[in-house]
Amino acid sequence: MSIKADANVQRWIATLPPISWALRQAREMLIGTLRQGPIPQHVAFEMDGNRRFAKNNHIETIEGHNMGFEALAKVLEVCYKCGVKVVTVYAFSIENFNRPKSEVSGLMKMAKLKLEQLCQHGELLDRYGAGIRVLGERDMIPDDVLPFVDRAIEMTKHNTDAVLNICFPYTSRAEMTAAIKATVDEFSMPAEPAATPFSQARITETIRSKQPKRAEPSLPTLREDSPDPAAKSDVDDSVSSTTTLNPGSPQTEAKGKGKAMPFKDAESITVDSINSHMYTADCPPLDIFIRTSNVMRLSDFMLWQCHEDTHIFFLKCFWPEMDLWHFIPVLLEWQWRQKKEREGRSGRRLKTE
Ligand SMILES: CC(C)=CCC/C(C)=C/CC/C(C)=C/COP(=O)(O)OP(=O)(O)O
Repeated sequence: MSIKADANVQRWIATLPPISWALRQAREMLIGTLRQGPIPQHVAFEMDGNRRFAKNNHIETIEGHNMGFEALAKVLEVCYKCGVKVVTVYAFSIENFNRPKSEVSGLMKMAKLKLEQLCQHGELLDRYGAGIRVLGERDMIPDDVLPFVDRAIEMTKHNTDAVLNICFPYTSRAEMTAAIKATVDEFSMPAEPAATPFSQARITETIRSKQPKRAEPSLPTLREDSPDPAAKSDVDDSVSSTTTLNPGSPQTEAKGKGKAMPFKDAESITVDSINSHMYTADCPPLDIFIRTSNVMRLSDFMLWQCHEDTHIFFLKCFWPEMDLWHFIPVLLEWQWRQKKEREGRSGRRLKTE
């Protein structure tokens, strides 16, 4: 029997009332049990192996992608039911534009259809209060697909219980490049003067106001004629008029013309400054990264978001085979590791006390 016919028979059996009731009960019980433990807040899926699945099962490539979407819908339901807040999926890499034209147009057609379907009233995202975000190179999205993307975002924008990040078309390197450019832009703009009570100028002012008038100039490094205007101005201390930028940068030019403008100090760029320009800036840290199809690479996905506590799982199944039964062992393993880490931490604390 072909895989498609096989899947149809399975689906038919599962819809028989007593069977579907029993399956639903078993699933609910299992999810209820899992919810007793810690739940990852952010899970990413690299949905790999649609074409190999299609080839192995003698079906069209696009049918493999279609079955991949069905697997995605099932997995999303399990995640949201368990209490995962953010799911990020790699739906289309920038590199995927190099695939045969017919496959790219088939994937785009599928994206239009599925985006429309996903956000309908009463459908998956509506039921779990999940909002769609599309992350990636917006200007690479074909003109006929863009309205579907925008409509899906608009229709789900009031859903605030959970998030579905669809990376489309995306690569981490492109995301990081854009974030670094945005950070450079941010630090190349004259900084807003921040009248904080702790600025150097404000402190000086306060000290001076408490000293007798004739004591002046008692603070030689901060004289009125100080060559460094930042010393006079009431600006935030993270702002500097000294430069680490190349000659010709807006900062040096501003200084050269004699009207030194305070710029944010590039030395004060932190991980958070760059992170604030990532697509996932307001998402919780990535807890679990899953890639299917037995390929053990990240392939330019979530390179920034994978941090020291992200647990990476490579599964053997092809993405269209992904379901509750493949996801649960991952979740259990993660919960187990969390328990071990917590025990390790409290053991270390006890030793130091
Ligand atoms: C809402 C929305 C747009 C959903 C997207 C649905 C979906 C499952 C997209 C994945 C497409 C894709 C390129 C998968 C990778 O498998 P592959 O084709 O690289 O398979 P292979 O590794 O066997 O070649």
